Amino acid sequence: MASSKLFEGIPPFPDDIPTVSMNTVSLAGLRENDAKAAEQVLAACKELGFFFLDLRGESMGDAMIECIDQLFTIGQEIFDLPESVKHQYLHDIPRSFLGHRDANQLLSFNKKRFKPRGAAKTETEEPDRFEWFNLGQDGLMGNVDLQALPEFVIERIDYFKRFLNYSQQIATFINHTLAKQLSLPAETFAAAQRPTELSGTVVRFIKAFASPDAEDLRTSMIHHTDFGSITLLANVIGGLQVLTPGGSALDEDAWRWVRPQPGCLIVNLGDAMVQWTGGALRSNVHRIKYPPGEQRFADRYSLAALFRPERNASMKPKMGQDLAGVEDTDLTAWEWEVKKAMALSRGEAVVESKGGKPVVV
Ligand SMILES: O=C(O)CCC(=O)C(=O)O
Ligand SMILES: [Fe+2]
Repeated sequence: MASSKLFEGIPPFPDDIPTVSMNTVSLAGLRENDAKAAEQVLAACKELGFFFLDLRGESMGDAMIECIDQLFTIGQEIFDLPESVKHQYLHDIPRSFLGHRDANQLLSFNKKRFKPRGAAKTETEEPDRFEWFNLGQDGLMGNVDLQALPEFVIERIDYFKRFLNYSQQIATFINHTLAKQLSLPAETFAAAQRPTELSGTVVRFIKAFASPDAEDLRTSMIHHTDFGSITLLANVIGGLQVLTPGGSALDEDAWRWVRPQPGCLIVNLGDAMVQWTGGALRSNVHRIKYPPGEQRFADRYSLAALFRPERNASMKPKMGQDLAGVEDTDLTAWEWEVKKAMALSRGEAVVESKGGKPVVV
């Protein structure tokens, strides 16, 4: 994530709250095909579906840290744009999910940019407490025309392109490592996520609002698993929580805080990796609560690259002989995502961690 610079001058993350224990893998190790790093990635992706990736001391990693530092400033300024400007570029999930049950409408939500605070609900049916701003990979790569964006963003678009480029390289290392560790051809996962092909991949900024009052001590972003393949996340202030494997989302004791680490990205797998591996890899439920301790008085910003399979990729598992019980093997990624989005919008989908089964090679 960001350099230690951004961690200076913020209130401390408390020492007396339950945190999740996560493997830390170094980007240098991953890049050099270090056997121990590769084993750690596989173990983390099977057991928890989350790990820290330490970018420090690796040339691309150090350049990415600098880029993230700059984007954290830019991201704050984007959320500070006048409401009248942000309203010209609204994200319309609720209307497209609930109003038009039309696949094109659903897909188009990735092309939309600002989600205002309160547009969705938390588990208590109360309004959420965050805004987000999404930029699609397709526009940044030139696969389609760049979406209409505020002038302020256009002027800084190269920062987003650089962040996306670094993120793509890292996702490719992880995809290669996982495939090889699972005794599959190295390109197995990467070949279904080529950045030059249309997909729902986005760069996302999130602003979760400060929680100064007692009534704010509740969920900011509802618990979920990510739809896609790999998510890279940069956090400075706490607030992210991971559900303990085997725990229930309704049990507050089953949640563990993630302590953000300077120079480290948080990596987590999404549902597509579970589907492709017949359940061997894990996508774990997580949510944004409120920043813990004294941190709750600050607005919390995060930056993510959320990778999705290319639209036409097959969602048939790429390993495991027994497809009995695996659903949607005949769908393309796009059909699969639309189906999942519809089920979620109708309240039919159960949000639960998936995968982490014993590997059948
Ligand atoms: O901001 C965070 O820490 C988590 C965001 C997240 O889970 C998401 O955007 O899917
Ligand atoms: Fe997420």
